[in-house]
Amino acid sequence: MRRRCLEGIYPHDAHLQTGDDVPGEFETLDDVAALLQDLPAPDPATLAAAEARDLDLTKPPGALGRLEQIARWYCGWRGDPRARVTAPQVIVFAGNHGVTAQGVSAFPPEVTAQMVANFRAGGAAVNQLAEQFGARMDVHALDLDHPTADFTEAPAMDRAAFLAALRAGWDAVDPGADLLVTGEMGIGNTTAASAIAHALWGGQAGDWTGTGTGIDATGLAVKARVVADGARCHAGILDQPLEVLRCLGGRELAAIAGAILRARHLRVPVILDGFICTAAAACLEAHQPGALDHCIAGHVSAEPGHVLALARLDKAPLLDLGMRLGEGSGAALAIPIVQGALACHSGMATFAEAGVTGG
Ligand SMILES: O=C(O)c1ccc[n+]([C@@H]2O[C@H](COP(=O)([O-])O)[C@@H](O)[C@H]2O)c1
Ligand SMILES: Cc1cc2nc[nH]c2cc1C
Repeated sequence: MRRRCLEGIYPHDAHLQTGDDVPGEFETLDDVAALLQDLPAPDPATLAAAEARDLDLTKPPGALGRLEQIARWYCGWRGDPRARVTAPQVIVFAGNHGVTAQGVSAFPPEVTAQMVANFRAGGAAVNQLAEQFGARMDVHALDLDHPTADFTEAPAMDRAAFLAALRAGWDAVDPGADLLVTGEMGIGNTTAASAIAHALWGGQAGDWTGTGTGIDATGLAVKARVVADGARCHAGILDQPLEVLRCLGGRELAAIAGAILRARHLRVPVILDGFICTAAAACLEAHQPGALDHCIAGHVSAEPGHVLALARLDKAPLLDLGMRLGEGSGAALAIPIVQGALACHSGMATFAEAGVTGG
């Protein structure tokens, strides 16, 4: 499978990969399913070496708490028992949503393109965080002039659009990155995320529906009805997670899934962001259990469905700061936590090296 040029589909993309030697390229949705069935695992020898090293470091065993598990997990994926994070990448994918016609957001859809301009000019929150933590940041606007279809009436994306968005995400990952943050921007996309969560995990539509950018109580009731309508309209595919992503998601959510899958094949660990990012990622896990083993939850957002989604995925968030911004901001804030975990694990002296008596 060789890559196709997507420049004609996403003319604003400036960071497409151009190499022909990328492993596991895909052309069809069957190829995507095959890539999901053939996932690399962490290296067991490296995991064992990292664990042995951790037990030898100048600290009481377990004293660095979760940092120790993060370091071992990261080393296992990188195949290096003394790995460090030196090349993090933040990618923001943007898409527009037909479902905004139903009045489900506090902001108008033109804000998506305006915020893309803001990301490109360096003025958004995530720009500051990426710069602060030494991350490369890329922005991919996905066909903003063609919003997805209103998912209460039709599949959000046809198969070609879905595949193109998955590919955009796949192609956006820098093979030289050693940690990935996938962020998004899309007015209306908390409604898409709620619809996906409701489809994957059931319950009442209202359980998964929150105020997003800040809609009022009347808007929230409309939004819950829209989420329920989405499940009714697509009742025939709710047990097919990739179809759930296509029919209820959006281009930026599909791109996030494509990027997370690519990162897995490159053995690049991923920090998940908020509710939208998690809903997109959850479609991979629902299709293939274990597909998110290379992912860690950067934070739990204030959107009420997020804490429920992370519990379903058995992922404990690193941060809980009441954020609900998206654009990768919560995950970007977790970059220095992962960097700190690896700095300790890979830089500390052992008891023997430091001449410290063990317990
Ligand atoms: O990441 C989150 O959990 C999150 C929660 C609420 C809102 N957002 C952001 O707000 C936008 C979607 O909100 P809305 O109300 O238009 O659906 C979108 O650009 C997201 O990045 C993000
Ligand atoms: C201004 C604004 C910035 C955002 N960043 C991510 N989602 C957003 C939504 C709005 C409305």
